[in-house]
Amino acid sequence: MRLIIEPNYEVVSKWAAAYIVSKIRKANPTQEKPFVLGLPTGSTPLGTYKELIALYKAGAVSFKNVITFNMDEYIGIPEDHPESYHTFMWKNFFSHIDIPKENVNILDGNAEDTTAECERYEAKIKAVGGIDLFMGGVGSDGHIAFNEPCSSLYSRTRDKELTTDTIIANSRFFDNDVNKVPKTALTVGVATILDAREVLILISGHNKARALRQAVEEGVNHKWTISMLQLHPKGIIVCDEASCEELTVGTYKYFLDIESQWLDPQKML
Ligand SMILES: N[C@@H]1[C@@H](O)[C@H](O)[C@@H](COP(=O)(O)O)O[C@@H]1O
Repeated sequence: MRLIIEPNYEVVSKWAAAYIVSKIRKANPTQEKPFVLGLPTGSTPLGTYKELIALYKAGAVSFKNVITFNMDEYIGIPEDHPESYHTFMWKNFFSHIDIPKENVNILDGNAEDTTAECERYEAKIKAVGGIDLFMGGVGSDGHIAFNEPCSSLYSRTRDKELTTDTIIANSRFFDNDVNKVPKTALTVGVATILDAREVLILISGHNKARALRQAVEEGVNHKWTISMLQLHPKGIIVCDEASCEELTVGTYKYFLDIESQWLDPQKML
């Protein structure tokens, strides 16, 4: 696992965006051989989306031959609800870039048969050749996508009950009213994420410090589903100083030392 430690959220976002752009460019995608990108919602990736839009506008990248798969979607709120992940993605990213609408994949949280919807999603990922790069965030309890603590580490796309902690955390988007937050969601599984050829996780802020420590310093454990990243051949975490506060000095120094020449996002462009 690589751990890229940046001074603050702004540089974390620049680093993640530059990394994604460099990967898309390197793949030189075509309609026949598109680049497949997995994407998250949440407040953490907002800065990365902003940077990606800026790089697209500057002519550094095109998303014409990029296919995306989002991690998750709430069950039971309309697709055009202001807090649906459909709305989030179009508002914060897709409507500002040149991605064709048919290249965007987001789980349908209103599907009549959610099991069939999840199977369809997994099959579609397979059909396009698998995910090249899956970007994600992490909950303060270490969940990735909506794979809450004690989710199977081999889980695939399915519906999940959200924990009270997650409902409380997400109520900030629903007028701070926990009763308005959906209680269930469709989510890719831990194994769906781990199947990607690369996984890039963004971590920022003091409230994620425990999750970062579990991810990097503790063993693989289903209570912290992020820890499964340790078993991925190409897992990267890019984090800020604030989220490092529970790491040992040794771990912190080790990663700053071995990654010292890769910390400048500009060098990847
Ligand atoms: N399903 C999402 C996750 O994908 C995200 O990583 C997490 C953290 O969100 P934030 O980045 O806002 O802290 O929130 C939700 O639970």
